[in-house]
Formats: sequence, structure tokens, C-alpha cells
Amino acid sequence: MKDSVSLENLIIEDLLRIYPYSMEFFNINGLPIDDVNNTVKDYITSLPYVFLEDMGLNQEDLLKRFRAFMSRMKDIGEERTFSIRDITILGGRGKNEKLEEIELKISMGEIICIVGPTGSGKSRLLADIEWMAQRDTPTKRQILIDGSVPPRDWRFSVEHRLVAQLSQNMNFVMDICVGDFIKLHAQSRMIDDTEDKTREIIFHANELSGERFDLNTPLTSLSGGQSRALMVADTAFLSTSPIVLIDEIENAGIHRNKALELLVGQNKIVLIATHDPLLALMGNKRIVIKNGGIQKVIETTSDEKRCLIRLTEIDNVLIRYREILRNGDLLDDNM
Ligand SMILES: Nc1ncnc2c1ncn2[C@@H]1O[C@H](COP(=O)(O)OP(=O)(O)OP(=O)(O)O)[C@@H](O)[C@H]1O
Repeated sequence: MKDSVSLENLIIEDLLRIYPYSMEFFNINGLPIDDVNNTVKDYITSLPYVFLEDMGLNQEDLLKRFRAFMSRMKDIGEERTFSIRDITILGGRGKNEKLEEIELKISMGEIICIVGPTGSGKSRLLADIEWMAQRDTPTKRQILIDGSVPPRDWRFSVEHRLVAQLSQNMNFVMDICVGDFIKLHAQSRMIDDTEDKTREIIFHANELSGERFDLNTPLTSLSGGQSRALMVADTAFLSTSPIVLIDEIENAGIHRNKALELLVGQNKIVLIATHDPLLALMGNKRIVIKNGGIQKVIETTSDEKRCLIRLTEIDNVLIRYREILRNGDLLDDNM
């Protein structure tokens, strides 16, 4: 991509052809394009003063805004094409300093569950992956990407956002409504049909949670479960990160099977820390953590997959009962 200053010297027709997403700049700033044969710079400098005054800008400000927009889009474009083949966890040590003798490679498309008693270190392992630990966290683990040490700046880089994290606690601080939040996120991902995407995400989030919310619900009034449901759907439909980390999704009171189906539908590495047997068996492998260390890695057996079918049937009964009780209805023992 040319630098964003020389882009303003392109005629608008070429700009839109080469960088279709640049249309968004004109849309979000309410700029009508009458003549696509003008350069961007000429177009902006010919805008009537009163028009710009309404926006609280002058021509130089708008040009700066154009440069910043194109430069941000370039960054996101690079992020978008960012993909990996695998990650490797090189063992560190447990809480008792016991060495973890492990080298675990996880490839795209794999679902790995993390099990272990409360406080054993499941979230810590997720944090090591999120942080791309380089022997510099309490566990002294090291994370490799495609077999190599990732460049240091990836750890702090917004562009190389390797990991989408759905953590146990999720609070929104932004004072906007659900629809605007999703729209902003979709725009930053250069999605054209933001309205369709927004509808799709809200539909799926409502499938996962109980009490419905809509476009106009303020983010700050969502319950814990609704926020989680929204973030699951948002991650499933908008995140381009190749690794998804999920911490104890079962505690959110949302439909966890459906949530997982949404999240693992794509070619990603998914790691799930869980206390829930049903989720624990959904992965192709599970990491067992004890006293801060990886004790073993177990491949889910075909017997266990059969158990999973039974567990799912039992779970469906529980979900039905839960819905009945939530609705204030009575259970009867013939159900
Ligand atoms: N190898 C380790 N060395 C030192 N501290 C560790 C190690 N592993 C985990 N810890 C620490 O132990 C504490 C509990 O770990 P963590 O929160 O990951 O447990 P958890 O299994 O996720 O618990 P829960 O199931 O209750 O969510 C944290 O403070 C974490 O930093």
C-alpha cells in the first residue's frame, strides 16, 4: 500500500477501486461524492467551508482524518491476513517448582480442554498463551508460534492480535448501545454489511442467553450472562484471531454447547478451561493441571466420545428443566 499521504493524490475512482473499504471514510463522515475524477485532496479542499464547519473541522483536519483512516485500515488489513499453523507449549514448572516435562504442539482446528481442581492453574495456562510467555511468567513456560519464538513486539501489537479471550469476568465500560458497539467493531474489521452482521450477532447472542436484548439495549445494562453471550457471538462472527481462549464458559448461565458450536465452527485453535465434564470431553485432547503444573495430556478416547453422547442427552434434560423453572412453571415427575 502507498503511504497515506500519497493516497490523497489518487483520483477517487482509483482509490475506491484499489481500496474498496475507503468508501467507509466518505460514509462515516457524511461526505457526498459527486465527481469521482477529483483527487481526494482536491475533493476535500473544495468542500464548502460551511459544510466543514458543521463537522467542527477544517480542510487540513479532514485530510488528517483521511490519512489516519487509511493508515489504520492498512494495519487492520495486515492483521486480517495474519494466520498461524500451530502453537507449542514448552513446559516450565509447577507451584512446587516441579518441572513440567512437556512439549505440546497444538495445530489449527484442534480443540484442547484444560481441566484440574480449583486454583490449580488453568487460567494461568491460558494467560501464558495469551501473553506468549517467554519463561517470564510465574510458570516459566515458553510459547512458540509455528515452532519459533514470536517477535517480541507481537506481544504488545494490536495488529498481531493472535488471541481472542473470553474470560470469566466481562464488564463493559463503554456507554453505548449494543447495536453501535457491534457496528463499530464490524467497521474496524472492514465488514461491508454491518447491519446484517449486527442482526446476526444479536440473534445468536439471544439464542445463547435467556432474557432477550436488542440493538438499543445499553451495554452497561446487560447482565453478566448477556454480556458473555454477546462476546461469544461477537468473537464468533467478527474476530479474526487464530486462537480462541475460553475460561469457564459454563458459569455464565448461557447455552454452553451452542456457544462452543459457534466458536469452533472456524479453523482456529480453541483452548477451554473448564470444570464441566461435557465441555471437557468436547476437545480432542485435554490437559490435566495439578498444583500449577501440566500433569498430563490425554487424548479423548472413543469410549469417552460415547459418554459424551449420553452426557449431552442428560444435559438437554437439565436445560429443559432449567427453562421450566426459570419461567416460573412447575416440574412434574413424568417429565
Ligand atoms: N506454576 C505456577 N507457579 C506459580 N503460581 C502459579 C502457577 N500456576 C498457577 N499459579 C497461580 O495460582 C493461582 C491460581 O491459579 P488459576 O487462577 O490459574 O487457577 P484455576 O485453575 O484457573 O482456578 P479456578 O478453577 O478456580 O478458576 C494464580 O494466582 C496463579 O497465578
